[in-house]
Amino acid sequence: MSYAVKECFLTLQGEGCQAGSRAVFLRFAGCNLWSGREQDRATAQCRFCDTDFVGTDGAGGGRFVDAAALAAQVERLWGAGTERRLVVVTGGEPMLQLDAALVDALHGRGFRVAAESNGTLPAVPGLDWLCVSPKAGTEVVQRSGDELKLVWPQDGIDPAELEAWDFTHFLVQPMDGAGRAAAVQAGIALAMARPKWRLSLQAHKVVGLA
Ligand SMILES: C[S@@+](CC[C@H](N)C(=O)[O-])C[C@H]1O[C@@H](n2cnc3c(N)ncnc32)[C@H](O)[C@@H]1O
Ligand SMILES: Nc1nc2[nH]cc(C(=O)O)c2c(=O)[nH]1
Ligand code: SF4
Ligand SMILES: [Mg+2]
Repeated sequence: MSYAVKECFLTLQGEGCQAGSRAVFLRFAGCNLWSGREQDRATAQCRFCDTDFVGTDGAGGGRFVDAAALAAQVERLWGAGTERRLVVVTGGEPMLQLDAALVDALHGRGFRVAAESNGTLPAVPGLDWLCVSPKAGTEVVQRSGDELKLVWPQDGIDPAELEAWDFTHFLVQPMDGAGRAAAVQAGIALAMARPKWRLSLQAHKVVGLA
């Protein structure tokens, strides 16, 4: 299978339990909850997205003919070392494209494979780390994984109900955008009220990393 990649770059993971870790980010083009066009945002299923995932024109992006070609791109961006190789597969929605062949090819080059998903599609087997971030009004079928990352506040989501899902870590991440200051206070309030939840700040935005 070929892959449509928006961008691929080396940075530090900014979010969740692995924040601060060196990682290659592999951002697939396309999402099932929003077209990515601003004129469609108000009517999309997910309306707060902070990411451009349209097309294949970003740094390190393009169309890759097969899993081997894309894994080679990830390895090239990581560079020489073989220690603690980590790739974070995101998007857009990665489960539209991420498949066993690509997971195997990345494993073959010594990478731990992490993914960030909205949970509306089943996760591909074999991941080393799965982050699911539920969106209000959508049917989340992937209710197990390593971390559940709730962008907050979101009308129509009850954190108490999410606590029954099968995740090791529960993160609350303030929604970036016009209401960011209030969202940070709401995130703090949730983590203070419910000890299962930890605050995830988007550290890459604070320090100016991609
Ligand atoms: C751009 S999404 C791509 C992966 C996948 N589509 C998803 O939604 O999980 C990556 C992460 O950014 C989060 N995110 C998107 N927009 C955000 C915003 N405005 N503020 C905080 N987090 C946001 C998502 O919830 C998700 O955890
Ligand atoms: N540094 C950095 N960390 C991230 N963690 C999740 C991201 C994403 O867009 O999926 C992201 C991102 O875009 N950049
Ligand atoms: S599901 Fe993820 S990629 Fe899709 S619009 Fe929402 S935050 Fe953006
Ligand atoms: Mg991002």
